[in-house]
Amino acid sequence: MTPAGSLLAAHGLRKAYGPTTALDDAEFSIHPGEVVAVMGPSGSGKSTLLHCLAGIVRPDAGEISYNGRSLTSMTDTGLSALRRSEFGFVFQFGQLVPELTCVENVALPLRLNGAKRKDAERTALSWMERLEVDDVRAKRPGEVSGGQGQRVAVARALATSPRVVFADEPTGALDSLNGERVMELLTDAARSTNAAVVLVTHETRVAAYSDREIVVRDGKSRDMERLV
Ligand SMILES: Nc1ncnc2c1ncn2[C@@H]1O[C@H](COP(=O)(O)OP(=O)(O)OP(=O)(O)O)[C@@H](O)[C@H]1O
Repeated sequence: MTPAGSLLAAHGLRKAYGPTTALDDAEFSIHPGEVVAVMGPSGSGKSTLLHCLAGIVRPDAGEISYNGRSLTSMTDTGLSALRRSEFGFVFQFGQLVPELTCVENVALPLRLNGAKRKDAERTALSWMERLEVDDVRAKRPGEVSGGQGQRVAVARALATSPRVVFADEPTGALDSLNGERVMELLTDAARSTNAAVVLVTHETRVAAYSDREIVVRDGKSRDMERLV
């Protein structure tokens, strides 16, 4: 059931939290280098879908395949290794480590993957230059603006050269100018490295940066192209 050439695909996903159905027969697929926006009203299941696709939440039923492997039958250890090496994450509030400088934050996933400090910080800095935040390298997250912090978070997500970047409302806490700049930099960087981006947003202005839109309603997801 995996669409031909897709990197990450889900079929028949169901997830309930007690009496609340978050996902109800959701479908998803994304190709390498593709940016897909997951849209829909509040509470429709967008974040739950992203968390299942990223191997953070296990669905109650359904199948998820990543690069020919079944995510749903992987152990927790396998999933966390996969997340560390192949996936990058950007959340609404950057979630940077407050005690570390910005460059140390960007270098952190590389260090966790075994890179030496100097090498990790060199790579981190080159990503910070690309995201136009190298000037805040020595500052701590509490000392930078929201837009700068979010760009540092994008640099951190891309530093390990992930094959999929999961972005959950990455511009939700930013004004529209800063939000557009973050989206521009995120999608340019992802396209240049052929990383796929799963972008959860409820803003059409943000979804405009995607190649394709999927709408989630009451836990069911549908490709926009098939709706119109
Ligand atoms: N950990 C949880 N425990 C209980 N219920 C949850 C949990 N996570 C999500 N839900 C419920 O599942 C449904 C889908 O939530 P989800 O966060 O996926 O929606 P969303 O579309 O991302 O919403 P929003 O746009 O407001 O962030 C909602 O009814 C929510 O209250």
